[in-house]
Amino acid sequence: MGETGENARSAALRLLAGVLDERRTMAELVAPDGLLGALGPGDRARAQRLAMATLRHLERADRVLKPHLRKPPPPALRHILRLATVEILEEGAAPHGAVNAAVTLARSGQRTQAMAGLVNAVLRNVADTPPAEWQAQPPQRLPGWLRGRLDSAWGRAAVTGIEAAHAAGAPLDLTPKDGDAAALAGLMGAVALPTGSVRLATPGQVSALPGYATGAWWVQDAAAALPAKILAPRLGERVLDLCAAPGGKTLQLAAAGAQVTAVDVSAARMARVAENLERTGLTAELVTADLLDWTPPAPAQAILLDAPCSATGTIRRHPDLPFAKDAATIKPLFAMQAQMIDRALSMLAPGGRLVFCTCSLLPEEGEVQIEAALARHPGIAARPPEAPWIEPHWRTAHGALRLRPDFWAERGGMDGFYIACLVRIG
Ligand SMILES: C[S@@+](CC[C@H](N)C(=O)[O-])C[C@H]1O[C@@H](n2cnc3c(N)ncnc32)[C@H](O)[C@@H]1O
Repeated sequence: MGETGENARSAALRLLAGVLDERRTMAELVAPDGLLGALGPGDRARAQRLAMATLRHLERADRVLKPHLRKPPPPALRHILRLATVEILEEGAAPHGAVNAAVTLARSGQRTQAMAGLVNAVLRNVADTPPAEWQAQPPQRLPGWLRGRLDSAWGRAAVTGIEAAHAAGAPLDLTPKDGDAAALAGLMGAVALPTGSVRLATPGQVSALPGYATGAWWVQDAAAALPAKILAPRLGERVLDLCAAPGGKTLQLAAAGAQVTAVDVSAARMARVAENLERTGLTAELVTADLLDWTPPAPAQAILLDAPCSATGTIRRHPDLPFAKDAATIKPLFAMQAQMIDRALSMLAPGGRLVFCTCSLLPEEGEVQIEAALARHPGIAARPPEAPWIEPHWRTAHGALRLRPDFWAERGGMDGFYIACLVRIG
């Protein structure tokens, strides 16, 4: 594997420790000023992939390691063993190389150098694990705080399905700029989904895919593409895209011919919206502002509010989230979402529509928010989304959509989302 492999592995180890010991998210750790700063693009990608795979299968790795350890190893050693176990049994790395690399990693760490022999012995045993035994390991469970909430909301069978979806990871979904999913799927040898996204089973490097440079598509989970489709802007219609960055939905609205004003509080994230617009040749007005303080020049007929949330619907893409967040870290978001809904409704013209969405699996960030908003605002009503691709079991009792990672299991799943459409009567 050479120098490159060693660099990527030790970076993956730092990422694992950052998530598991310091409870930081992968997004924070891989930021430009973060842990991977000195690595080249190949090593960065490999380090992230390895760390993500290890987090996705952590419990399974621990179960395989347990019989080979007399006592629980200290965290630094445990992470080396977990990383190599997942590399060998899940990623299919050659055992000899992965074991040697783990021994080298142990030797280079102050707290682990005395245990390099143990690493060697344990991993040689791990490498003998029959593939069927690894495959038969149940998927990683969600942490208790989240599992309990999802169990009460959606039931045990759903939780089992969601955990299986998390273990399977996520395919790469693209949104075609011209809306022609069949043509793009044909070009890529991919699948056109009924909702208009294009799904690639074996993604590879995104920037090397045909059409990237010309901005013919952008990466966006199939479920994440639905709120803008439900808002369905008319040609030339003025649309407010609130909480817009990094801009997946802005691009959809602009590509549909709307006159979009995209608002986001983060200047750094807004810079990504600008980059995405430039690559795709689309236009939107960009406003960097806190939407709770900002007022549009005139009330709008169409508003999309993609509020900040726990992102618990995206765990299959971000397996670090259950380790980095907990109930206390996400609770303050609930009140903020309610404030944002009220603020967005204050910008809505009579007869106008607001699509509210979150990439969350928690009713507190979806069903509960909209039920409470309808009670607070007598002039507002729910309008059930209508589209030929909406499956009956996606609909909630209040006429919204509840999407879960265990839906479309035969197609490769979807991110979890809640999507509701509200209208101002009159
Ligand atoms: C779920 S993300 C939006 C994703 C985006 N709509 C897309 O499709 O690419 C939530 C966004 O809300 C922004 N945000 C958080 N608080 C905000 C506020 N008070 N005002 C405006 N934007 C805010 C964050 O910066 C973040 O970019």
